Amino acid sequence: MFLPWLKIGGSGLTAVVLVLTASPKDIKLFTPANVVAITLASYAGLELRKLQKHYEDKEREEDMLAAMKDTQATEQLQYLSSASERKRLNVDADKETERQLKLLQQTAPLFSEVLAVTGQNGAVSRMALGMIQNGESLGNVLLATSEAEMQLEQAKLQAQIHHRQLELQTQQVLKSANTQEVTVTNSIKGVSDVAPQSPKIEGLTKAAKVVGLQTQCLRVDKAPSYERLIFSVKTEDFNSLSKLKAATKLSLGISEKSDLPFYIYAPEQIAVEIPLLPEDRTYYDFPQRQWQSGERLIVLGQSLDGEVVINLASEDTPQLLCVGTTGSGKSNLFRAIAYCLLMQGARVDICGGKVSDYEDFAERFPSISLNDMGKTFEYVGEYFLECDRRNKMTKAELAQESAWLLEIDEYKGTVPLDDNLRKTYDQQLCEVARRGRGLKIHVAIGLQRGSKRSKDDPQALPPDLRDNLPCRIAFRCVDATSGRMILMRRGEAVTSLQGRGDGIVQSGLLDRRFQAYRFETIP
Ligand SMILES: Nc1ncnc2c1ncn2[C@@H]1O[C@H](COP(=O)(O)OP(=O)(O)OP(=O)(O)O)[C@@H](O)[C@H]1O
Repeated sequence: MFLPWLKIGGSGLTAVVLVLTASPKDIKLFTPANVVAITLASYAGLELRKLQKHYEDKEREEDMLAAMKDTQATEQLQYLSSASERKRLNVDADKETERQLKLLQQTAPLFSEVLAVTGQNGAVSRMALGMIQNGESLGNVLLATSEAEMQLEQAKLQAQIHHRQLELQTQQVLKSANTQEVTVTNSIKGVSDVAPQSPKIEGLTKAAKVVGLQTQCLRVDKAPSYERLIFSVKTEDFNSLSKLKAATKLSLGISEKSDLPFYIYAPEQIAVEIPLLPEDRTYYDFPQRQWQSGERLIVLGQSLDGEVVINLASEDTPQLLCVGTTGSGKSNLFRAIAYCLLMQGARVDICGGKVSDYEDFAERFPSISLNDMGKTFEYVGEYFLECDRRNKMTKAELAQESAWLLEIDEYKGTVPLDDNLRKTYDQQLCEVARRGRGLKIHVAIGLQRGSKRSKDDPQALPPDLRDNLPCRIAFRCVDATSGRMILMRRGEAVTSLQGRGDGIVQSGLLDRRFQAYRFETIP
């Protein structure tokens, strides 16, 4: 900056000197000296103007830089303050979760205990608690709870109707026998209706005495794999019911690990399902029946209320999830399911499990395919594309299509270990289950045990797939966790099942214990 100032100063000074020293008398020098002085002064003026511009630019630049710095600082400040706000919110949320967990831990046993003994909806609340503890979403818990409550109400209503019918029948019998009219109440009369010498009844009565309860056996229903004892219980102390269950298990010699289904049957009546000895059980062979082409019925077996049939065309039972330990009767049921669908004209693809179980099917049914477990991925892909194809059809066109059923037994073994393949497999299978229900495309998935998908168990069933398999069938499982994962209510009951086709089916309002039909040879 020094040089411009030097130039300006030099030229200005020279101009002044020239003006002052040029004498007007010496005209020859005076005029050129003044011209040079004016030129130098103009030059100094121009330089001064340039310098002024330079300083103005510099000042503007500094202003701009200062403004930019200010904006950046404001942005950084905003960012920092929102980051600290987020952190604060996260810390608050963590604290809230921790508080809720603590509360749940403290209240869960109490909650379970209290609800178990407060009578009519103890089982429902226990189920809800079990689901919450298993990480089920609150929405699902509420749905399942309301469903279970509806069922309970229905059961109570049915029981009341049944009881009323019994009263009427007894009155009629007594009238016709010309004897004095008596009413069947929940009194000692009930005991005389059933075999008093039954060790099961004696066991339960003894257990009731031990916990200080008065009970009378009102009825015994014989199911294929268990006996259902209906007892009257009158108590103000509901705590005694859980004690009665524990005492009954002891007196009947039922191990700690097995559940003894014990539930409210009607007001002041409880039902107990006591397993039959293997030699006392009733097995049924798969029956001969007339099939209608185009229907999608699956005939499961026999229950206390008669034959149990599910319809894949129904909203509640389009896709199946079945769990059962080895020997429980899962493969037998899967054979029966394949047979039912084939007899109604469906295409059936068997993947996973023991394909050799279906050798006899291949000769009889051209629309069955038997595949190695490794091929499941390909079949899921084909079903996925078929869903796409059918999705574009009109109702009339869809009606012409035959039903498809993909059976994946031993599901775990079919899940790819490679992360990318597994992602595709999960996504496609879930889509098939979700969209297939309206497109006559069905899946039946079999598991040895129910476990949660996690990093340690990447081949377990993902929750979104499970949610899209609404019809649940459970056979005997060694631990209650599997039951709770699969069944929507009374999951513990799986440990009370006796194996060899003794099962529970649940879907929508359907909740039935049944004995599956034995499927040894194709009928
Ligand atoms: N509904 C049934 N009625 C009578 N017996 C049955 C029934 N289901 C299965 N069984 C018998 O129980 C045994 C085991 O059946 P199944 O093979 O179906 O069990 P699983 O659960 O598939 O076991 P695995 O995984 O070892 O094959 C067989 O001997 C079979 O005959």
